[in-house]
Amino acid sequence: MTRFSKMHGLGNDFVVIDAREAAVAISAARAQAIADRHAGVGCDQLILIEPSAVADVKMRIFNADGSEVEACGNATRCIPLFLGRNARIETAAGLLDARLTDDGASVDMGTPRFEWEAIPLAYAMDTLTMPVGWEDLPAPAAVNVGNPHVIFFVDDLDAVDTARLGALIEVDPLFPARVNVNFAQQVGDRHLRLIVWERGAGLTRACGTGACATAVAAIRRGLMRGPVTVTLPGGDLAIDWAPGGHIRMTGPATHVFDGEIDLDRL
Ligand SMILES: N[C@@H](CCC[C@H](N)C(=O)O)C(=O)O
Repeated sequence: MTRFSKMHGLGNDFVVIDAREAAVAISAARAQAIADRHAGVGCDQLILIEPSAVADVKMRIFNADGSEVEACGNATRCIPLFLGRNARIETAAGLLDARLTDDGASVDMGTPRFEWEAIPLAYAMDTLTMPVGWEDLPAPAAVNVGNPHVIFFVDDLDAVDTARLGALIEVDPLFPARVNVNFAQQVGDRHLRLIVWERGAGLTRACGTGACATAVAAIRRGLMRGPVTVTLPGGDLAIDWAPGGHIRMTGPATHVFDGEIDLDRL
């Protein structure tokens, strides 16, 4: 039997498996089976904690569809709670420092990258064929915070069919590695509402990296200055960033229960 913890950050939920003492083999099919909300434990992401030669732990992230990805902001806040102490975490996106707060953690998420902004820019300049189904959306911003995000700033978030457009845009040929799709509305001087269609998981109650990417895009467009409150369906995250600097994300993390699973019977 394999022990796991069920955790979440603002309702973005995780099955966390500690593989520091004994290796746990995770294939795409096994990750999918664990994430299945009917036949498995159920989660948006499976998180595997492994030993690290360069940090306190290494974190591997598998989306509910089984794809292994580089970054997960909400899970990064859960790790210090899981360990019971501040931690330096090795990820495929780099080393992240996470420190415990009263209700969760505060994480240095590193520096954003903008090198593939050329893609949406080309779209904005009409140098590409308008992708089918995107007609009603404004030109997006693109920000990589370890994983890839596109961000659409809209006037009325409630009027956007986030499920239809998110599913369409995630797999648009513009994004060969697929993409996380963020729909944001500015609701104050330093306040955004955000709904995220996550690559490999669909609509989630919260996406930490999506909140980081969206706040960065809003600051870069001159819409606001940090710190920014990002209100997601699951609650609020505080994101601070200034051009040239590191992103700091602060918000809750929750341990729900522990369990055991027979991985061979999934
Ligand atoms: N929920 C996460 C993001 C998880 C990975 C993402 N779906 C991807 O494929 O890049 C977060 O809190 O950041």
